[in-house]
Amino acid sequence: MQPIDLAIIGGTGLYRLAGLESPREASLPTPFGHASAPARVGTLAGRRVAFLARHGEGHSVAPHRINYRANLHMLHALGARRVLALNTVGGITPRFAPRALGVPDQIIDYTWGRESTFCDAPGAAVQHAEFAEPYDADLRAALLRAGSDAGVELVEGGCYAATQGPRLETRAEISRLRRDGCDVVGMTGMPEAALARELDLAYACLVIVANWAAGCDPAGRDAAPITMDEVLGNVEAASGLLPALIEALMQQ
Ligand SMILES: CSC[C@H]1O[C@H](OP(=O)(O)O)[C@H](O)[C@@H]1O
Ligand code: HPA
Repeated sequence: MQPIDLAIIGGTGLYRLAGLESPREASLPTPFGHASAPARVGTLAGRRVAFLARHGEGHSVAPHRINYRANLHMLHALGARRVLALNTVGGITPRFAPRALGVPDQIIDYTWGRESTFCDAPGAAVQHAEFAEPYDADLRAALLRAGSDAGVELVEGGCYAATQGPRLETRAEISRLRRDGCDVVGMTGMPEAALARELDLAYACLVIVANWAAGCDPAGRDAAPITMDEVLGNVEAASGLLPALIEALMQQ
């Protein structure tokens, strides 16, 4: 198996990777079932890169139904050892305004009932993965360097709140997340990050802010409700910067 230099997991609004040359479909069965989609493996800046659409290529899988174990197991089996997760989020604190890109360094997990460990596999040893720093320090640093090399502004640090979804949050829920110290909110950051750690994958997250989380818009109670048009429009606008950023990452 030829190694993969980087696997990228795309989220809402990101179902293909711009700039990936000669992509070929690659799919493997896993002991945990099927991944959301086949991976697309190609080259980018001369390096081997795989791309996987977390929700499926037609966004048919809701966040609480994603088979996170199969997605990560398949990428690992295909030869990936580094994973960059792209996560669309709502911004809670002022640094994370719509269209900002950021590299968080912490997570709080509010999800429930998801398959969140590989230890449940028959015969698997119990593992207590070390997770004080949930993201890989080297991959985060490389991403931040890529941002400065490519002239792409990245918000450094911050805490990602992983909520259950698929509904959006109430204002009271977001106030609680803010009090807990969260900066952005999404529905897919966990158990993905913890499963990656169990597989010893170097995993980091790039957030794309799509909207102000409920009640965080400076327009206050006059703010318009969050719509998918707003979310997808902001993801499309912000993701115009991704090809340059990822190319700079692959050139390191
Ligand atoms: C209002 S869109 C919510 C949807 O978008 C995010 O997906 P992803 O993290 O895969 O980019 C969020 O987690 C929800 O799944
Ligand atoms: O406001 C949000 N909340 C949760 N997940 C999200 N993904 C994009 N925006 C949001």
